[in-house]
Amino acid sequence: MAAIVEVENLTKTYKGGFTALGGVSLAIERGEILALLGPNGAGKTTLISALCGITTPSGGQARIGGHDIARDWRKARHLVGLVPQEVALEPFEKVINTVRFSRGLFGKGRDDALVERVLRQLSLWDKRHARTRELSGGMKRRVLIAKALCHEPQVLFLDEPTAGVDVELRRDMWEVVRGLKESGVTIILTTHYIEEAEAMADRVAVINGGEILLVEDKAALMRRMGRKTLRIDLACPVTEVPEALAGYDLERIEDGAALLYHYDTRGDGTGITRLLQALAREGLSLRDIETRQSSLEEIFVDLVREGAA
Ligand SMILES: Nc1ncnc2c1ncn2[C@@H]1O[C@H](COP(=O)(O)OP(=O)(O)OP(=O)(O)O)[C@@H](O)[C@H]1O
Repeated sequence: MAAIVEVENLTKTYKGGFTALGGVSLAIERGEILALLGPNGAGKTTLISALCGITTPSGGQARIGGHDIARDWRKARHLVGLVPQEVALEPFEKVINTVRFSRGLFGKGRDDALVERVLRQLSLWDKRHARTRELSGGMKRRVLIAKALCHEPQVLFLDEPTAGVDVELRRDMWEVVRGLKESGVTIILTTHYIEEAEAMADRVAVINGGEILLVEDKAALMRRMGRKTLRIDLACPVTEVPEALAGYDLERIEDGAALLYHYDTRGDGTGITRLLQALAREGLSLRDIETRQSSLEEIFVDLVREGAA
């Protein structure tokens, strides 16, 4: 089955001559959540804006649901919903009207049942008669999502959906996004919160300097790139790592109450057995041991650093 979003060698050079996208190619499958990660200025918003018809690309091609975003822009635009980074709402308008109005902008007739379903899905039904200026920041963001959904798009672009939102609300938002995926919407989100990508994405694309560094299944990426850390809690703290253990590159933490050992799961052996034997030989008793997989954040930082090198 063809991907719902197909991007081929898309470029964007802004008027001043700055190239924000240097030839991006990407295929997004129907029904997936793709997280687009990248540092500030990487080109995430430019890419999304180009796909949503807000910015005109300088070169390359893209199709949404098979419709070329340049030649067939109207059909392509109907298939996408965009939740912009900045919250811009008519302050005195009631929630329900602002959502209805957005549907009208796409030339679609009034559909109260649909608007009700969308508002309920976003837990905004009780607030439907509130003026948007009376809402909390998290609610305003949900109104933006409702506006983006009310013309029944198949692809939803969320540009930093939880920027500046507190941890609890962020988790609520993740639930909302998962619910949208279950209802069949394909989701592309940009985020600076890597734990957000870790929690939600099926695949992760990393962009830096207008180039896609990789696109990969999140779980596979974490398995492939991930390193593990063994945390060793000692029965008695050590003031320094014993000389005999120097070859293990151990990190002493919490005033010597614990040691960290980083190892690569891709290698032949982890070295854990030898390390534990060496600890015993040194007379160090262990209180507890624990392993931890490196996070997507660590992988991301490594990738962007390598890409910039
Ligand atoms: N209208 C414009 N004119 C000129 N340069 C622009 C314009 N819009 C964006 N840029 C530049 O293009 C680059 C990419 O910007 P973009 O907003 O796409 O990045 P981003 O990855 O979304 O960043 P952030 O995470 O900070 O939102 C930046 O260097 C930015 O300054």
